[in-house]
Amino acid sequence: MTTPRLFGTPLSPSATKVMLLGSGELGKEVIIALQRLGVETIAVDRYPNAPGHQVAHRAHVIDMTDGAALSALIALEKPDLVVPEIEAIATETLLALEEAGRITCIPTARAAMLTMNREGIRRLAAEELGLPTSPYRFASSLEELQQACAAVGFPCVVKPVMSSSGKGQSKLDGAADVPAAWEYAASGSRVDAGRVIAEGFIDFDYEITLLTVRSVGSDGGIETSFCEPIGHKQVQGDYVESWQPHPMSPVALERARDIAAKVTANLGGCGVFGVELFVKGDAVWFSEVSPRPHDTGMVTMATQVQSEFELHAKAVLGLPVNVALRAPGASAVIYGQLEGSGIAFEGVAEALRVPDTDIRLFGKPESFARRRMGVALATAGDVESARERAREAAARVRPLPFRP
Ligand SMILES: Nc1ncnc2c1ncn2[C@@H]1O[C@H](COP(=O)(O)OP(=O)(O)OP(=O)(O)O)[C@@H](O)[C@H]1O
Ligand SMILES: NCC(=O)N[C@@H]1O[C@H](COP(=O)([O-])[O-])[C@@H](O)[C@H]1O
Ligand SMILES: [Mg+2]
Repeated sequence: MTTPRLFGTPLSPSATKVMLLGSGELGKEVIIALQRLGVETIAVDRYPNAPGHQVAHRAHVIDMTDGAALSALIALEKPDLVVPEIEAIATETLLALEEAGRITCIPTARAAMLTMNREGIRRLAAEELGLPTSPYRFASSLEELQQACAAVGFPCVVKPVMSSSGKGQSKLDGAADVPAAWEYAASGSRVDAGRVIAEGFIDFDYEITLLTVRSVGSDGGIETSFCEPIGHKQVQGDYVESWQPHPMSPVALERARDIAAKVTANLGGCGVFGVELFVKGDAVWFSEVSPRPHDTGMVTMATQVQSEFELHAKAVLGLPVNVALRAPGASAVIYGQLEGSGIAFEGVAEALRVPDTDIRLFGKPESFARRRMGVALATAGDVESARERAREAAARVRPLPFRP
């Protein structure tokens, strides 16, 4: 892996250039962190005026699943680093460009490729690395899905192999639910509508994201650091609240770190990884991993000395990182709640009157009921109080149609 040693001046021949593939709320914050280090930033997304487009030096709109379009844009911009921010990218193109020595992909093109498809990362984790996971089967037709669900048992969870934020995901209580789950998965898949995973339902006590950072240490070798565990609540497969730190037994924490260390070491490269784990007592199951900052990790903008976005920016540039917690805190999602473009938000001032809170409005040009449009952040002496504050602040922000 090569990381730029020299830091140049943006918009000049010496610039250190970083291209984000995907420029939603997570990419926007990575871009801001990179800009603070004097990096020239190029934001790419599938639609104009994405959150990251609004803060980068340059913005491009392309179909990132189109390998030829992606390759042409990379040839035009010649970034020092290519940073995938979403899963749905022509990762085989990234792999070919990386193998040809034409790009450095964060953390690696192979990591982007394996995690884009649930089949890639699940087979790696369970079958190659021997990590504990839910029982699972893959299916490419309704008949295969019926067999897959019977094999893993009910209740189970069915998801498209390529989707995120719970899109196309459903929980099944019995064989009668299989046809609807198959239809729903096909509609929610971002890329390949033909393949799904059936996972046995894990009756966990709680679930966490263990943000794991691979960065260059003082001896030039790769160091692995762990943030405090982030607890979260999911509704319909999408995160609605997160908090940090989430208490864990010493045994469960050690197992969680061991799983995270193994999977991130295999994926390689430098940067932040969001390792998703289910925990029951001292038992820990690997669920999935994002080779990039994680939505539940937005809480670190309030809780950590360096947010997950600063950590990612620093780690990918080969700089040292600090994963220390500053204060217990929480995040609560602000959904669009209505359909429309160019919507407005009232109640922001009231929200910020909740003690020790802050707000991010992402600036997404289109709203829909379940689109994440913003997040409320809070700190407090303990996580429970922080959760109450974040929920209250989020509830005070009311999306409404704009009428001039
Ligand atoms: N096998 C399972 N057993 C129990 N709960 C599950 C299982 N799989 C998923 N879930 C629940 O659904 C949530 C979303 O699942 P998953 O992370 O696989 O979806 P996703 O679409 O990749 O979401 P994201 O992109 O936000 O991470 C999990 O965080 C968990 O709450
Ligand atoms: N769980 C993954 C995740 O949260 N990804 C974040 O959501 C954006 C897409 O939002 P959109 O669907 O509203 O365009 C992505 O660009 C990324 O920032
Ligand atoms: Mg997930």
